[in-house]
Amino acid sequence: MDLSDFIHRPGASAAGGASFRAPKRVLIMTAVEAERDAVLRGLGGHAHTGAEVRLAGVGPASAAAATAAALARTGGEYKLVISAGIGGGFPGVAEVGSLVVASEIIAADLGAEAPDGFASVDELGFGSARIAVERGLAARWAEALAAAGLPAYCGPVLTLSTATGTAETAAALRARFPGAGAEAMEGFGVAEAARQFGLPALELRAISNAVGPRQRELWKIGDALRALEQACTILPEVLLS
Ligand SMILES: O=C(O)c1cccc(C(=O)CC[C@H]2O[C@@H](n3cnc4c(=O)[nH]cnc43)[C@H](O)[C@@H]2O)c1
Repeated sequence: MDLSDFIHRPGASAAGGASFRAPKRVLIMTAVEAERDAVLRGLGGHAHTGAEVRLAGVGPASAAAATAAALARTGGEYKLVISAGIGGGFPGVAEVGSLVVASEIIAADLGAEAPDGFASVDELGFGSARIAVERGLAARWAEALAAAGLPAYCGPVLTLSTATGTAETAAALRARFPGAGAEAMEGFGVAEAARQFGLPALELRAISNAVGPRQRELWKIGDALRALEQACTILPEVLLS
């Protein structure tokens, strides 16, 4: 895949010579407006990346529907889909204020509970709870973040319909998904819509809180939104690399 294809050069034209490229765009989905605004501040507007930032709503169902609707409306214009926003970080792996770029997007609660444990849809034979990301691009984004002095981890990001609120659930998730960096509520929905349109996906989470006992008063949303903004300032150069 030629990643420079993601870059939209609005000034380029056929008359400008062989470097002409038709606009090809990146769709970035955030759950809420505060996240969308942070992404837009980081990108400094749309023009130089061709990125479009849209609201997904909260949760995987809304995210999948909103992403699919956006992709259907534009008839093949997008070449990459990114789920971006704040998220919970697994302590010791991704601390508050740091960034997690997904190496894989996993629907952690998609399956069946049983007395002897959890069975994923993969084990049940109903498809897969895991979606691969554009791996090289994810690794390069994490490397570029670290090079810019931003703490960043590249590892699995979990999608859950219910945010974790107890130490027991956090421990169970760690055991089922070793190396998981973060959890959030939209990534799998965004990525599943992208997959059904034949498009690669990425997920970026800026950590606002620890995965574990719910303590909403400790969430550092401002810090996470600033980290999200900084991560998006680097995105254009990552797409070009
Ligand atoms: O109150 C605010 O100002 C505010 C600003 C930006 C975002 C929010 C949200 O509450 C967004 C909800 C969104 O956050 C993700 N999230 C964050 N932490 C977790 C978590 O520990 N487990 C699961 N999801 C988390 C999630 O993707 C939600 O959609 C508020």
